[in-house]
Amino acid sequence: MSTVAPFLSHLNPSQRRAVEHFCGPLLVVAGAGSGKTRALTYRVANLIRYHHVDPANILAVTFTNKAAKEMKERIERLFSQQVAEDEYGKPLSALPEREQVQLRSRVYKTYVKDLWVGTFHALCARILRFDIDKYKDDRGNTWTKQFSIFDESDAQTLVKSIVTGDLNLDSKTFEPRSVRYAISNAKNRGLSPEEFQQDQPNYRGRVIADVYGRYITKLAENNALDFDDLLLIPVRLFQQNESILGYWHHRFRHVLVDEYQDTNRTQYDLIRLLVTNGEPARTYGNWNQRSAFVVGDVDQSIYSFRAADFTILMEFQHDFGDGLDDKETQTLVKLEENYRSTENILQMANALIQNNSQRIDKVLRPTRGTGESIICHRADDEIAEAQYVVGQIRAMEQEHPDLNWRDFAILYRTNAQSRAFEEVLVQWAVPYSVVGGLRFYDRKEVKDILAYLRMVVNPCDTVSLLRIINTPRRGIGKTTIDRLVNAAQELNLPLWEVLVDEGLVKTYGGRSARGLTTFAQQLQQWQAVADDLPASALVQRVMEESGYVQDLISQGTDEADDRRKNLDELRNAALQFEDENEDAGLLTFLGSASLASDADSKDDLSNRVSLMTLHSSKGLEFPVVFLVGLEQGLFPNYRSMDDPAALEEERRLCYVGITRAQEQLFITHANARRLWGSREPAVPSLFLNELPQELVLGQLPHAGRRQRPPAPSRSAASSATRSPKTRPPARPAAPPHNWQVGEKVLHRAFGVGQITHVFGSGDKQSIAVRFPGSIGQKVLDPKLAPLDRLP
Ligand SMILES: Nc1ncnc2c1ncn2[C@@H]1O[C@H](COP(=O)(O)OP(=O)(O)OP(=O)(O)O)[C@@H](O)[C@H]1O
Ligand SMILES: [Mg+2]
Repeated sequence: MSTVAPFLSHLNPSQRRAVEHFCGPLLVVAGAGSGKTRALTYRVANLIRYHHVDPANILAVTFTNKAAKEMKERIERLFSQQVAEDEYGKPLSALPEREQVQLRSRVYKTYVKDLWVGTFHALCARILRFDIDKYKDDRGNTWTKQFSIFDESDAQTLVKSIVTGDLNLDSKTFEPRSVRYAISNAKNRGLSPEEFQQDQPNYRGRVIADVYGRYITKLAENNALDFDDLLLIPVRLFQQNESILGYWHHRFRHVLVDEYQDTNRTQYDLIRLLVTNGEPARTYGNWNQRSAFVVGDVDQSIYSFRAADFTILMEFQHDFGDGLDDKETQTLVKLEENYRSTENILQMANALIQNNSQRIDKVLRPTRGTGESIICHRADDEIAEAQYVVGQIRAMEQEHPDLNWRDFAILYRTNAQSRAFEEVLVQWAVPYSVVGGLRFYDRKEVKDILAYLRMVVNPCDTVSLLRIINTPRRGIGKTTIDRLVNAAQELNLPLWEVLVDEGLVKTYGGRSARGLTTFAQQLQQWQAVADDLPASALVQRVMEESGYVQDLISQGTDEADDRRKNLDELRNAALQFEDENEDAGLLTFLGSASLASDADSKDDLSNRVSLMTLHSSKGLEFPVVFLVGLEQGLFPNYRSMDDPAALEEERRLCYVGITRAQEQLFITHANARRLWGSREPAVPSLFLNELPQELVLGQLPHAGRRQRPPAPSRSAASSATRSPKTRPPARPAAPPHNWQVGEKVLHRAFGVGQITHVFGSGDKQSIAVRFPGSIGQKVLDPKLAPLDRLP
């Protein structure tokens, strides 16, 4: 191309090389915040706009559904700008509003609609909606296109019904969650129940193998797949059926994958099959008009517990580049500039990750100023830690007009840590959302209505049927249900078939026979109209006609009221889904509800502080980040402490956390913590020891040593005004400071305040400080209060 496309001017030369890459394999490796995701997005746009690739020929795999949505929006914006410039010779914003809307909708239809962008799970589910009816597993099980997707709790329900129902075992000994975990592991290792059983020396293992076999059969009987199947079945189907693989291979000429370091073997197999049409790695060289483009960072590989394997990334050039003459240079782009974080934050991240042995050293140059020092704070316990963090957030939000609640993130190692923060946030009325807490779609009432809807499209889904058969209560007791389930088993029919047979219902339904028939008829009515109604209308009808909403109204409690609001929200979600998707039938809506992931709930529109685990924070960025709970056993997690490889993964997780911060990073730890029930003294994380003191405001502790309570010294205050570079690591005792009215101070719990009065003098001085909001004015002894002076 002779001229640079205007939108490519937003990229540096290496990014541009990656974006302009057309055919063949390309690996982009680079550190955090170097614009990998940006390059991937721009490349999709470039393929369509400048290489005239049909959007339907592009498959882009993102890490979350939210990232997928953002990518589509970004591409639509990029194109709308471009088209406005090309056709009208002016920027989009200069057009009248109506024309803007029309242009954007045209752009969406032409360039965005047919793109396949999404997570591995979402994309696989889509492929299976086309082709699952051509698949048969090695036990002869088959599925139809109306399959249900069982989330973890559905899968555990099924396991539990096998353990306690079919096998009559104790669910304490065979805890459904751990049995399900073992099954999932076996599945992902490609083991059939029989193969799995051969490995098991003891009784427990053999029972799990038995449950595993029954679990597969039951899933198929329910016409359902679990999350593992969503990935495994397409791979098996492609291996089984050349012509189906050929179709998808032909269709997806350009395959792009973000966060490639976190792919596992199954996902790798899928990509490989699609790209090479199943030809052996070493002979594949047919790159005519097609590409495989992956981006990643080995230092951010944090999912080995889900079988992700970063050697897959390291082998990319070998695996995909073999048909090329000069694969070393043709297949690799490195990005070396970081656009996200200040220099201090970046240096901090680099210093930490240097301690890992399993890595390839790389360059990451800052492009932004030095920035603020990193603030390290030690609190007495988890409540004091939360008070400090929330105090800082409140103070900064008040102080800086350009900082909003959404600009702050609190990142922790384990979900349990959110509780203390939530309490303090509620107390101080700071809006927040816990990303990856109970998902919207996991709430009871939402799951209930979704179960109705699943029965509408997939009547074999007995797990859903049992969930709603007596919800709301319609007088169908447990004994009746057990009788019906047994009858279904004996007759070898799905439970639904029994329900729609009036004779069977009369025989087995006892006194509930009428209620059962009415219930079945109602479901049949919805089934009859399901194809003709939009998802939102069905949601509405089901909510009302099932009596579910009426039941909540008659309960009249606040809780019931909340549940009703959630159901309204479910209808809104369906409406929004219809707005955003061409193919917005009930089936696709249900699929998207099952696959909504943790990080998707971080909604940009809501102005809230984000709380999330470090795992959920991948790929995101925030102006101000609080990395909390840096204590041995917590972070690094106790399970990793005797395992060098696991410890390196924890360190990568810490690297991910640090590199989420754009402007300011806080790191906190506590002297004692109540976690998992008991209050224990805490030892500072060894990671703290690996951070350079000269970048930090506040004394870093020495790892492995228990801390004394924080000394109420004023020396930290005086050092706060010095530049980080010149500050000596050990601080001499400072002379007492003469406090002045009007001076600003930073209090560890209350945040930034201003001195309004000074009482007494010398050693006997005390001060009154006004803190923002409801904290108000406090009189403090500056010798004891944890105060820092601010410039
Ligand atoms: N050439 C550039 N000029 C200016 N800003 C850029 C450039 N490239 C990327 N950015 C910005 O830098 C930030 C980080 O980019 P991006 O999220 O794409 O990085 P990443 O490498 O994917 O990070 P991570 O490893 O955390 O996923 C974003 O805010 C992005 O808009
Ligand atoms: Mg990224």
